[in-house]
Amino acid sequence: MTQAAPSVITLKRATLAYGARTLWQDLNLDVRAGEFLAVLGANGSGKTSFLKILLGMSTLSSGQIMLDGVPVKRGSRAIGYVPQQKHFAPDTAMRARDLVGLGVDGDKWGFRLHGRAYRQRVDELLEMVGASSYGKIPVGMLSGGEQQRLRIAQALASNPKVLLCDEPLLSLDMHHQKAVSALVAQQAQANGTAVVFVTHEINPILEHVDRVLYLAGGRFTLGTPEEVMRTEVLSALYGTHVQVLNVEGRLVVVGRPDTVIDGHLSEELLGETVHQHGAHELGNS
Ligand SMILES: Nc1ncnc2c1ncn2[C@@H]1O[C@H](COP(=O)(O)OP(=O)(O)OP(=O)(O)O)[C@@H](O)[C@H]1O
Repeated sequence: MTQAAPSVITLKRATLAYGARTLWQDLNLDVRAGEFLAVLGANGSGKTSFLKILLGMSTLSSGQIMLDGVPVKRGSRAIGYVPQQKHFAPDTAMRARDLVGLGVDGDKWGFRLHGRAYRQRVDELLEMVGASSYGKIPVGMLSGGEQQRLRIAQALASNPKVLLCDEPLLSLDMHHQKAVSALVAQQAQANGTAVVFVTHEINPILEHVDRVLYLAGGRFTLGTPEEVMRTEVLSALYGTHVQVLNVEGRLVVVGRPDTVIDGHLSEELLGETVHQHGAHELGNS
């Protein structure tokens, strides 16, 4: 990703609140073509809500969001979406290539690829994600990692400008986590796709990440992994002392007050400051 790349996602003073509860406020962010943005944070910090805003499924409480220079619209073909990893039931009969084909088919303007062109596009997508050898196998018989490659192929079918991934590594083993992350990063670089990657665990994607948006307790921090994944920065964000350890190249955050009480972060653990102040922001948003 180069600094000169055009901005694909633009948020200006974006705030999302549900009732009295603010998930994040005054978020200014430009995600550029080819950029890989990781969205990290505790349970309930607003990661999925952030994706829903980008998908046009929810609206901001205040502020602006633009996708490729125009307001976000639901169902945009400019967005590819990889949902949370869920295994297909073992008896799911749909073939792998037909699952990918759903992405090729689904043009909202009614344009359809037929016959040979359709088959060629599906073949191309299967090859892109290294799934050619199991295209004709029912998805229910495939491993979690194989299924996830297909979901990525499906999301890439429309050559999207933005790829949104919601915890795509859950329940994958480390080998498959690495493979799926590399695939997404390669797509960002090869096609200039802006990637927004929601995850609990930064380590499998650390080598690919350009910037981190870290959400906690109604606030956020934005910057490169080196800027954000630091003891003093995350302690300021959480409003209590946490420690970022580097254990043989893996980053471990110790002492996070991630306790969730009735769906809300414990204010006792977080301290009062969390809900009162605006964002503490780093980096070049
Ligand atoms: N439509 C809604 N109305 C009211 N509250 C909501 C709504 N959607 C989400 N919330 C609340 O906002 C908070 C953030 O939810 P969200 O799903 O974005 O968190 P998350 O960071 O993705 O969490 P997890 O890591 O557990 O998936 C939660 O407390 C949730 O209950």
